[in-house]
Amino acid sequence: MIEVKNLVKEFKVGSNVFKAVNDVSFTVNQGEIFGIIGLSGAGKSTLVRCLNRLEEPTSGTIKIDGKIITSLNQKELLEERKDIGMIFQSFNLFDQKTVYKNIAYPLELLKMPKDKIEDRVNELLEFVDLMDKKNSYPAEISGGQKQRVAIARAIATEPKLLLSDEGTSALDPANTKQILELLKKVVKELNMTIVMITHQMEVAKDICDRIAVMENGKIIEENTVEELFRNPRHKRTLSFIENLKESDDEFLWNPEDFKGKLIRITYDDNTSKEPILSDIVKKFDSSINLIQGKINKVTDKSIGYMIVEVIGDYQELGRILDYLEEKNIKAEVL
Ligand SMILES: Nc1ncnc2c1ncn2[C@@H]1O[C@H](COP(=O)(O)OP(=O)(O)OP(=O)(O)O)[C@@H](O)[C@H]1O
Repeated sequence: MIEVKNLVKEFKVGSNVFKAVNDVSFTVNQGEIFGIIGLSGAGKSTLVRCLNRLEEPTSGTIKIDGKIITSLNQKELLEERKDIGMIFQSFNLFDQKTVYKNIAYPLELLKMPKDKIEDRVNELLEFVDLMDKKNSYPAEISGGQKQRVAIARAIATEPKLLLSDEGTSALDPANTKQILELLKKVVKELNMTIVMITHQMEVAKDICDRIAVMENGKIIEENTVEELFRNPRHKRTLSFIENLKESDDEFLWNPEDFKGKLIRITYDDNTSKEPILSDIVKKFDSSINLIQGKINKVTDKSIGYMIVEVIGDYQELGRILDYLEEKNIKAEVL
């Protein structure tokens, strides 16, 4: 669906040139929710705004649904933008227009007949569950409702791609959840593809199929959500994941304080259903103490870890680690 190759966006800052996006390449498949996560200033907004050329890329190519976006002239670009919807952190609604008029706006631009516009807006109001707010003004509705209006407006012309620039960042957790559910519905029922940027891993893990981690203008790691959680390769990725576990005190454990050895076992949807601990107790001459465990629900899968104390001799510990490796279960001695 999307193919980005060697994308660069430079800004002139005084006499210097600053690369906000620095040689970025990635692909997004049709029907996927692709997340780009990074700290403030990582280059996420610039990257996503390059996709519909709200920012003009300095070099590189962007292909969306077979069209080379980076080669289009202004007229072709305006035409193509009808296929790319966008939502923003600040909703960007017209304050002087009602909810109905906000959603109708892109259809009016297309010069759609009035009765057709009315049918379509009513359909969209049903879809985002806001029929009762049809005649309200943005100032009269909540943040979550504003974003639902913005989503209805963004998908009004039936684009193939929806870009979300921190679409849930201004919302409280309950409204965030509602908007994420709505975005999932957009993909499932309307067969759309979503590229979303966020600085919140709790948002990305709930909704994305794949995540790219961005830092200093570069994509430093990219993977499926499950694999990213199971096996984060970069320190920044790890810190995003660790921030999710704020309530965890995993790292307060000092392995030196234990008689045996502490092992951290990471498990996924398949292995979490296996009786790993009882297997080890049965097969090996060691005692096992469960110290701590946690399961993160990542999209519809369970990814988790447990920390166990193994009391036995070194050779037996080695055999246990070999056994876990054989079963494809990631284990490390702390
Ligand atoms: N028009 C511009 N002129 C100069 N520098 C810019 C411009 N736009 C963005 N930048 C710089 O590019 C870098 C990336 O900005 P960008 O907004 O893409 O980051 P971000 O990851 O989206 O962060 P945030 O979440 O804070 O928006 C920042 O250092 C920013 O200051």
